[in-house]
Amino acid sequence: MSAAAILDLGKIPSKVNPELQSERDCSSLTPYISEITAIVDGGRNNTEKRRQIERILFKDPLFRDCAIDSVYKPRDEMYARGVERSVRLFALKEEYNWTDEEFGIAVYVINHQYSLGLHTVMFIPALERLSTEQQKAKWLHLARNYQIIGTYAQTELGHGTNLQGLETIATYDATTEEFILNTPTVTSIKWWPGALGKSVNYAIILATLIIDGKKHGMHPFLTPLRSTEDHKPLPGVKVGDIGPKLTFNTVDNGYLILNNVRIPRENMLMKNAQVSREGHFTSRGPSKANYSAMILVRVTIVNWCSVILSNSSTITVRYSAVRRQSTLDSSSEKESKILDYQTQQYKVFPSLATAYALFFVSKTLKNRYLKTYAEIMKGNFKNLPEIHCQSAGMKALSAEMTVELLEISRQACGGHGYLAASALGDAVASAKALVTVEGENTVLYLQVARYLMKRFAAAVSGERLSGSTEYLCMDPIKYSCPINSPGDCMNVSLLCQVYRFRAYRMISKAARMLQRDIEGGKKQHKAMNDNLVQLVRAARAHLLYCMMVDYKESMNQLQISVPVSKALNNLLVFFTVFNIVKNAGDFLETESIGLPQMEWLKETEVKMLAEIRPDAVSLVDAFDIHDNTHGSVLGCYDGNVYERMLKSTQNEPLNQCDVHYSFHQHLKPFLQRNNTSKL
Ligand SMILES: CCCCCCCCCCC/C=C/C(=O)SCCNC(=O)CCNC(=O)[C@H](O)C(C)(C)COP(=O)(O)OP(=O)(O)OC[C@H]1O[C@@H](n2cnc3c(N)ncnc32)[C@H](O)[C@@H]1OP(=O)(O)O
Ligand SMILES: Cc1cc2nc3c(=O)[nH]c(=O)nc-3n(C[C@H](O)[C@H](O)[C@H](O)COP(=O)(O)OP(=O)(O)OC[C@H]3O[C@@H](n4cnc5c(N)ncnc54)[C@H](O)[C@@H]3O)c2cc1C
Repeated sequence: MSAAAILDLGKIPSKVNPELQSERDCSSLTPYISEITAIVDGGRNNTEKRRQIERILFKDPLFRDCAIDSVYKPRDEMYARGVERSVRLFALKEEYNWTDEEFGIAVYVINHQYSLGLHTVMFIPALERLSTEQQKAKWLHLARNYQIIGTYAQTELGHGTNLQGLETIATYDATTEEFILNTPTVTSIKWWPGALGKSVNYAIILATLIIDGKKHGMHPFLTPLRSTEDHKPLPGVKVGDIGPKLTFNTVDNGYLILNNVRIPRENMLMKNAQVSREGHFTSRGPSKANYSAMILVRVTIVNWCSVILSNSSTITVRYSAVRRQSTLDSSSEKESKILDYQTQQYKVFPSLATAYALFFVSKTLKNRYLKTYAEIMKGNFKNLPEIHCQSAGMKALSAEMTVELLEISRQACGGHGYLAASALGDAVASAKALVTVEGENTVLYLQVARYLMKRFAAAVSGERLSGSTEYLCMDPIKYSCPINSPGDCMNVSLLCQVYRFRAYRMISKAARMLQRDIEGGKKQHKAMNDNLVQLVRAARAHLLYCMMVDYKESMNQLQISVPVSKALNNLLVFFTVFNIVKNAGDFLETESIGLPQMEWLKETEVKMLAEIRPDAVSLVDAFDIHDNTHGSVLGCYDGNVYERMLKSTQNEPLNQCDVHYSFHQHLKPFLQRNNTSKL
């Protein structure tokens, strides 16, 4: 770049950075990128549809800088802009007649930077799942047409995890045929629901139902909170924002205090349980049927994780192909690309491989969920425990992986990864929320462990199992490690057997430890608590095995060209081997593999880094993520990293004048205190 151009901070070269261009020129995968993009989008038509949505959104300045502009704005403005974006997004949905799926694409395109997400993510799905047909006819179109805006208000100050412990109460008054809602204690105050603070006028409030002094468990109550005339809180309602968070500050997560708020009997969402005019309580289906909206969101989070990692690996791979630092070969005149260092590949490729893995895994999980949901809608709850276990567990495992890998990606960009303009810091902080929302990860792993203990006991008593736990019927004596040569480490089917045995061993160990403690005289709850750590380990091992199987089988179903198959298979092998090496202790301790196999696997792992290297840029290009979506100066398609960094300094409010007012107010009087102006 010339000195003159350096002074013109607004200039971004019109050409792609030759460093990135050479990557694209040299990758044999480049001609096949659109084939992979079509897989990720679910077909070439969908790719075109997404690009059309991008064109619509990004011709509007309101959305163009959405991924990054919040950095420079005070909270108040961020919220206002988030509401403006929400309203524009809803209007565009109507204008272009977008389906729910297309609306979902639009939300991805703007990287979730809007305020009223809870209305779509939870309020409408909860209405669909918890209402009777009559209630749906009354409320759903109002919500879908944005005549009412709502949220899902379950968590309280004192309880998020333990739903039996929720203290908000809905007491039935048969004389007026109303429920009276109260948050009678400090700990019962609703706390966290998205868009509650300032935006919504309705909420589905999860409260303990009381009739004639008797408790009937947690139920959903559709409750108006603000006037539809002037948006003021209705009588008995106190509501506000809970304050700034690590990220998501466009969203007004709120608190809610209810003091004798009366709602008509018809506003209890009665699909799963009914209260008659006279106050007679009946229920149908399992007691946890009211937890169903959470299952859907957990399934969705697995897909979000894949999207987050696609964004971050786009940034880190492109940046690593542009950045040069030190040199591998002292005779070379040029410094080396950091992407050529094996250690850099080891930081960057796990994210890339996991982005693809979670894409395939989330697709399978979604299909499994839709199948089970259809059965449940017909009154068949047989597969509910299995889908609860799968959705809760996959949410926990993918959120855990995502946070870990994202932070490594951020570090892989060195100092520049610490700049807000890299967008990686915000991505890490946002992903951290996914570990907690929709069920705290440890708690969800323990739900999986509870299911596994039951299934293991059933297997031991001779029951034939199906679904994800079918393998618990295995005879461990018959296992011998299937990896007999270094070449076997590339065989994912063999590696899946290794994962399966490790899971079996860890589950049986947890079961044995529990049994030992109970037989030793410990009470059930004490025995459980004394083994929670092993139970979580067992759950993780099971989920990782399930993930491998779903990934492998999903890949097997693809009809793809040879180069694409080779590139995607490299990622599959790397992901499978990487997660064994990462958990080496468990695999060795359970004797799923021996020391020689571990040596071979470690060699295979680094060999795969070299296999992936030539196609790394093509593999992230294939995600086809718009520069405005990831919003990172480091990760744009043209690779003009340094020019974009310089340009981004123009957005900094401190740079709007040469001499800041604080100089006159503070620094100047201080410097001149001894009359040094003559120096
Ligand atoms: C690209 C960037 C994207 C970023 C975008 C970010 C946007 C963020 C939006 C986030 C929105 C967040 C919303 C929320 O967080 S809403 C609140 C969510 N809250 C929770 O998830 C609460 C977690 N707690 C629970 O789910 C349960 O309390 C728990 C499972 C922990 C235990 O339940 P309970 O207290 O009732 O325990 P029990 O021991 O009595 O019951 C256990 C039995 O119940 C079965 N069970 C549990 N849950 C379910 C379910 N959902 N479906 C079916 N069955 C369930 C369980 O299997 C046990 O059965 P058994 O008794 O037969 O063993
Ligand atoms: C960004 C964000 C958005 C949210 N949006 C909403 C929303 O829209 N609506 C809504 O209702 N809620 C919302 N929530 C709340 C969220 O669902 C809860 O925070 C979550 O369910 C965890 O509950 P908790 O905060 O009570 O954590 P806690 O349960 O208090 O967890 C604290 C610690 O205790 C441990 N722990 C708790 N119980 C057990 C147990 N039984 N066994 C072992 N360990 C245990 C956990 O593992 C954790 O380490 C949101 C939260 C966040 C961060």
